[in-house]
Amino acid sequence: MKKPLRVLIVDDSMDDVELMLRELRHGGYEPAFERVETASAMKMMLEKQKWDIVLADHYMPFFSAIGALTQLKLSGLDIPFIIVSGSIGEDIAVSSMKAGAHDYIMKDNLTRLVPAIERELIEVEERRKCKWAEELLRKSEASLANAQRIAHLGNWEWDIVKNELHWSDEVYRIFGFAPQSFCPTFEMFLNAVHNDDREFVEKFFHDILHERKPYHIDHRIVLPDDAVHVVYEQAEVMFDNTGRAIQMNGIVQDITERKRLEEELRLLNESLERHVAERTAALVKVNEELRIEIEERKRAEEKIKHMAFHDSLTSLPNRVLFNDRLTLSLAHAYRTTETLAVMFLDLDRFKSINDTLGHSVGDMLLHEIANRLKRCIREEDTVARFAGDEFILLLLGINEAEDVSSIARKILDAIQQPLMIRGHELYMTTSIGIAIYPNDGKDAETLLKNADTAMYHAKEQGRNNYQFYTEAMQSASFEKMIMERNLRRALDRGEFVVYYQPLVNIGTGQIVGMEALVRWRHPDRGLINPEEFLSLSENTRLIVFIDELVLYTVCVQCKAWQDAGFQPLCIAVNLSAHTFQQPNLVETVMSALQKTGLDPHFLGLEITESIAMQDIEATIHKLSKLSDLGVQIAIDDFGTGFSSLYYLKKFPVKKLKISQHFVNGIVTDQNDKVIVESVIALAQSLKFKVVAEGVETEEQLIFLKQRQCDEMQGYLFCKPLPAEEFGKIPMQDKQLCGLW
Ligand SMILES: Nc1nc2c(ncn2[C@@H]2O[C@H](COP(=O)(O)O[C@H]3[C@@H](O)[C@H](n4cnc5c(=O)[nH]c(N)nc54)O[C@@H]3COP(=O)(O)O)[C@@H](O)[C@H]2O)c(=O)[nH]1
Repeated sequence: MKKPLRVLIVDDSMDDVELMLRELRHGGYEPAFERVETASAMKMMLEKQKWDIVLADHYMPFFSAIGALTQLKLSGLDIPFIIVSGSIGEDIAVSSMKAGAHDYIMKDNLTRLVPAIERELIEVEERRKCKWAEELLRKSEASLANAQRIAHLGNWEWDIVKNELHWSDEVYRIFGFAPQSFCPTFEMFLNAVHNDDREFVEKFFHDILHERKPYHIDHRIVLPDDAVHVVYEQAEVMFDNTGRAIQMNGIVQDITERKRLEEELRLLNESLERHVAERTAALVKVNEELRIEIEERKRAEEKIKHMAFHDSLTSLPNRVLFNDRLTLSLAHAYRTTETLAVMFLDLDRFKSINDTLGHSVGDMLLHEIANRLKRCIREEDTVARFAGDEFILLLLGINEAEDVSSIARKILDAIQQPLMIRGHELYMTTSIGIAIYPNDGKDAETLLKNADTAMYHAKEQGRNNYQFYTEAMQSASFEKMIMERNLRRALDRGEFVVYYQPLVNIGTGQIVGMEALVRWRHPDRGLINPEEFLSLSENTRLIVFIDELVLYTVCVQCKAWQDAGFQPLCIAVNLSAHTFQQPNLVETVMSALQKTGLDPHFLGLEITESIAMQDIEATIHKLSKLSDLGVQIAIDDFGTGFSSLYYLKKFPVKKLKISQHFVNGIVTDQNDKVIVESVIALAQSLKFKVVAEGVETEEQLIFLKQRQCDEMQGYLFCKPLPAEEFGKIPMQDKQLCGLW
C-alpha cells in the first residue's frame, strides 16, 4: 500500500518532474502533485491546499529556489523544502540551507530523494508537535497569569541553594512593581514587609525552614507609593536527601480588600451586636420598668382599695366596709333566722388624752385599742373604726344575750388594762351600746342608731359599762340628747359645710352678692338642711359654734375667690339670736376678718327682724359697731316680725330681705302681694336696698321687677351650691339665661 504524499513541485521541466515522481512511487509513495514555475502560481497553490512537501529546482527562467523559499516563508507554513537541482555548487547549497531549505538533492542522484523526504516528514511532524506543545504551554501560562491577576494571587519559587527567587507577574503587581521589571531577592521581599511585621515574618521563614512547620501567614507590605496592603502567604519547602532545604515554593495573595471588608464586616457585626445588646438592654429595662410599674400600680390599686374600705390609722375596716358586711350578714340572718349583735363602742374621755398628750399619743392609743378589740372577737366577727374614738363590732351567730354580755365584759376588761405609750401609763375605759337583730332593728341603719343610743345610755350610767338597747331609750328627751350629742360630734368632726346662694340685681341680672347657708354633711344620711338641726342647735346654743364656723369659713372662701381673680362679692352670714347676743360678737367678727385678711366690706351679716327688735338699744349699739367695721348689715325675713319704723330708721342697715313666705304668694295671694309692695315701698323710702327671697317663678320676678325691687334670691336663678361648684361657674355665665 503506497503512502499518499501531497507534493508541490517548483520546476520548469516536466521531464524532471516525471523523474521525481517515478522515484517517489518507487520509494513507496503515491504522490499527488502540482507543478508551478512562478511566485504567484506558488502563492496561489500554497493558499489553495495543504502540502506535505515542497520540491524546488534551483534555477528556472522566471523563478528560483531562493524565491520559492521566500514565498514559503511568507505563507507562514512549516512545510519541508528540498532543493532538487541539476547543478548546484557547494556554496549555493550552504546558503540555501541557511536561508531555510531543509536539504538539497542532485537530479542526477535522486536515490537520496525518498530518504530525505521521509526524514523531513518526521522532523516536520516533530516540529509541529513541539509548536503545539509550546502553544499549549503559552495558553496555560496566560490563563494562569490571568487567574492570578483576577485572584490577586501570585506564585514564587525560591532556589535556596542559589538564592534565586522567581516571582510571577502578579507577585510583582502585588508588591507594586511592573511585572518582571527586576530580579527579586529574599532581602527585597523582606524590605517590602511592613516594619512592624518584619520580625514575625522572618521568624516564620526561619520556622518553616528549620522546624518544617507549615507556613501560612498574613502580614502587611508597604508598596513603593507607601500604600500599606495586607497579603496572605503560603509556602512549602523541599528538602534534599540530607534534609537540607533546597527550594521553597509559595503563593502570595493580596487580601487587602478582603481584610478591609472583613474589618468592615467585623465593625458592622460589632455595631449590630452592640445595637442588639443595647436594644435588648433597653427592652429588658422597659420590661423591668413595666413590671415595676404594673406591680406599683397593683400595689397602689390594692392600697386604694384597702384605703377605701379600711381605716388608715388602725387598718381596721371602716364604716363603709362595716355597713357592707352588716347588710350582707343581715340578709343571711334573715334567711337563716339567726341572731346577730351590733356593738357601738366609744372610749371614755379620749378627748382629754388628745388635748393633754397630743394627737400622736392619741393615735397610738387608738392603734393599741384596735389590737385589743381584735383579740376579743372571733374570726368571723368584724371590728371597725367608726370615727374618732368610736368603734363598731358585728358579732355573728348569737345564741343568747349572755353571749354578747360576755364579749362586752371581755372588751371592758381588755380596754381597762393599763397602756404604756411614750412613757405615759394610761388607763382607758369604754362605754358600749348593744343592739340585737332582729329585736332592736331589722336594718343596718336602725341597728347602728340603736346601738349608738344604747352606748349613749352607757355613758349616762357613768361610763365603763355596757348597755343593751331598750324601747325606753326611744323617748323624746332621749332622742334629743342623742341628737345634741350628734351635733357636737358633727362639729368636732367638721361635718358642717357652707353652701352659697347668689343674690341677683333684678335690673341687670348680674350677681351682686351671696348668702352663706350651712349644711350638715352627715356620713350616713348625706346632706342635711338646717331645718332639721337648727332649732335643737339653737336650744342647745350649739348654733353659736356653728355660726362662728360659718363666719370664719365664709371669710376664708371670700378672700380665696378674690385672690383667684373672681369679681369681689359681698357674702352674707346668718346670725342666730344666740350668736347675735354673744357679748364678744364684734370681736369674733373682727378676729375672723383679721385672720383671713378679708376686706370687711365684703362680709355681710343677716339678723332676722325679730332678733333685731328684741333689745332695740343693744341691737343699735352692736349693729353700729359692726357697721363701723365696714360690714354690711341686712334685716332678714322682713315682714314676719313687728318692726318699729322709728327704730328701723336708726339701724345702720343697708338691706331689707323680704321673707320667702310673702314672695311665694305675690302672684296668688292678695295679702302677700300687698305686704311685698309695702315692704318695697318702705325700703325705698328709707333708702334701704330691698331683696326678695325665695323667687321661684318668672311671674314673681316680673312682679318684683315692676315694683322695682332691687335684688332677688331664689331657685329661679340658682340653688345654694358648695364653694367648689360655685367657683367653677364663670361670672359672666352667672347671668340667668333668658330672664334678662
Ligand atoms: N343661724 C344660722 N342660720 C342659718 C344658717 N344657714 C341657714 N340658716 C337658716 O336656716 C334656715 C333654712 O335655711 P336653708 O335650708 O339653707 O334655706 C335657705 C335657702 O336654701 C332657701 N331658699 C333660697 N331660695 C329658695 C327658693 O327659691 N325656694 C325655696 N323653697 N327655698 C329657697 O331659703 C333659705 C334662705 O334663708 P334666709 O335667707 O336666711 O332666710 C333659714 O332661716 C336660714 O336663715 C347659718 O349658717 N346660721
